[in-house]
Amino acid sequence: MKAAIIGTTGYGGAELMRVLANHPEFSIHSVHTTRDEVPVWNEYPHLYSIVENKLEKVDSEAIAANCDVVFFATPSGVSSKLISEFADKQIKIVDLSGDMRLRNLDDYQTWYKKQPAPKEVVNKFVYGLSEWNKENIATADWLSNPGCYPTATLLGLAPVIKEDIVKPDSIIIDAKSGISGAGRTPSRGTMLAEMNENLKIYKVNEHQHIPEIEQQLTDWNASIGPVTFSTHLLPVNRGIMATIYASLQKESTIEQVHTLFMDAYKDKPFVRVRPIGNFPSIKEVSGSNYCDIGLQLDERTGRLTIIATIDNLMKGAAGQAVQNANIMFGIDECTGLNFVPMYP
Ligand SMILES: NC(=O)C1=CN([C@@H]2O[C@H](COP(=O)(O)OP(=O)(O)OC[C@H]3O[C@@H](n4cnc5c(N)ncnc54)[C@H](OP(=O)(O)O)[C@@H]3O)[C@@H](O)[C@H]2O)C=CC1
Ligand SMILES: CC(=O)N[C@@H](CCC(=O)OP(=O)(O)O)C(=O)O
Repeated sequence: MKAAIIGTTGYGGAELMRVLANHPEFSIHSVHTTRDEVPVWNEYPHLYSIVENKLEKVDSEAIAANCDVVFFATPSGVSSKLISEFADKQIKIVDLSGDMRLRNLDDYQTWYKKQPAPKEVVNKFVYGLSEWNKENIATADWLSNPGCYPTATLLGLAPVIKEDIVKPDSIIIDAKSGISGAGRTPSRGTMLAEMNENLKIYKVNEHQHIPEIEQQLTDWNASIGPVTFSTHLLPVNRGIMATIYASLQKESTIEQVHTLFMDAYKDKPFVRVRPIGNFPSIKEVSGSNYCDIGLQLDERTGRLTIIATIDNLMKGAAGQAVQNANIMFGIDECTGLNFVPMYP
C-alpha cells in the first residue's frame, strides 16, 4: 500500500516517516507541506538515504490517484479545510490533528478557537482509540486519531469507567508531556533556557483535550461528570505520564482492581499492565507504541491512582495512526510497530 503524508516537516510527520520506512506493507509514496522541491532529509538528516522523497505541495488529485492512504500530520485548522478536496476520492484518511475528534462543533469552536469542519464531514470520521474501537476502525474510510494526552488518559481510565467502579465526579488527571508534544514550530515557551531544569503548568482548565476526554468517557458511561485535567511541560524530548486519581464507589482491594485491568487488556498487545507495586516511567515506553499502566489504591482515602505512560509521538500520534491504518487495511495491528522501547 502507498501512503502520502501531509505535514512531514513537523515532529508527527517525521515520526510517521520513521515508522513507515520500516513497515513491510506501507511504502512512503509522497511527502507534503506548504513548501516543495526540498529533499525531506534536508529537514531531517537522520532520514538521509532512508527517505529519498522531495517535499511536494498538496495536490489532492495526484495524492488520491497514487496512494491508498493519506496521513494528515498538520496543525489544527488545516485538515478541516483540505479534507473536502478528498471527499469524492477513493483514498483512506488518517487525521492526527484535533479537527475531526469532537462531534459537538461548538466544543471545537470553544476549545480550539477555530472554525470547525462541516458537521457532515466530522460525522464521517471514526474516533481511533485503537484498543477500544477496533470494530468501527476496521470499516472506517476516514479516521480521526486521538490526541496524545487523551490516549494516555483514556487507556488508563477505560476499565474503571466501563465497569462503573469509580465515583463519576471524582476524576482528576494530572498529566505531563515532553516538549516534542508542542511541535517543531519555535516558541519562547519551549526554548532550552525556558525549559531546561524547569517544569511548567500550562493551559490550566483550558486545555483543548478536555472535551475529547469527556466525550469518550461519557460515551462509555453517561454518568461521568466533568473531569479536572492539568497539563505540564517536562524538560525532556518525548513522553507523557498521566497520573489519574479517582475515588472508588465501593470498597475493593488492589488485587481486584488489578485483575480488572489485566482482563481488560489481556488481548491488547500495546497495553502493558504492570504487576502490583510496579510503576511505569516515560523512558520505559520511549520510541515504542506501548502504553504502560501502573495501579495503586490508597486504603485510607479510598482513592485509586492510575499511572499511564506513552511516547507522545508514538502511541500518542504516529504509532497509533499506523496501528489504526493497519486495522483499516485488515492487517495485523502490530505490523511495523514492534519497536522495543529505547533505554536509557
Ligand atoms: N507532537 C505530538 O506529540 C502530537 C501531535 N499531534 C497533532 O499532530 C499534528 C502535527 O503535530 P506536530 O508534528 O507536532 O506539528 P508541527 O508544528 O511540528 O508540524 C506541522 C506540520 O504541518 C505542516 N503544515 C502546516 N500547515 C500546512 C498546510 N496548510 N498544508 C500542508 N502542510 C502544512 C508544517 O509544514 P510547513 O510549515 O513546512 O509547511 C509541518 O510539517 C497536530 O495537529 C498536532 O496537534 C497529535 C498528537 C501528538
Ligand atoms: C506539550 C504540548 O504542548 N502539547 C500540545 C499537544 C497538542 C496536540 O496534540 O494538539 P491536538 O491533539 O489538539 O491537535 C498541547 O498541550 O497543546
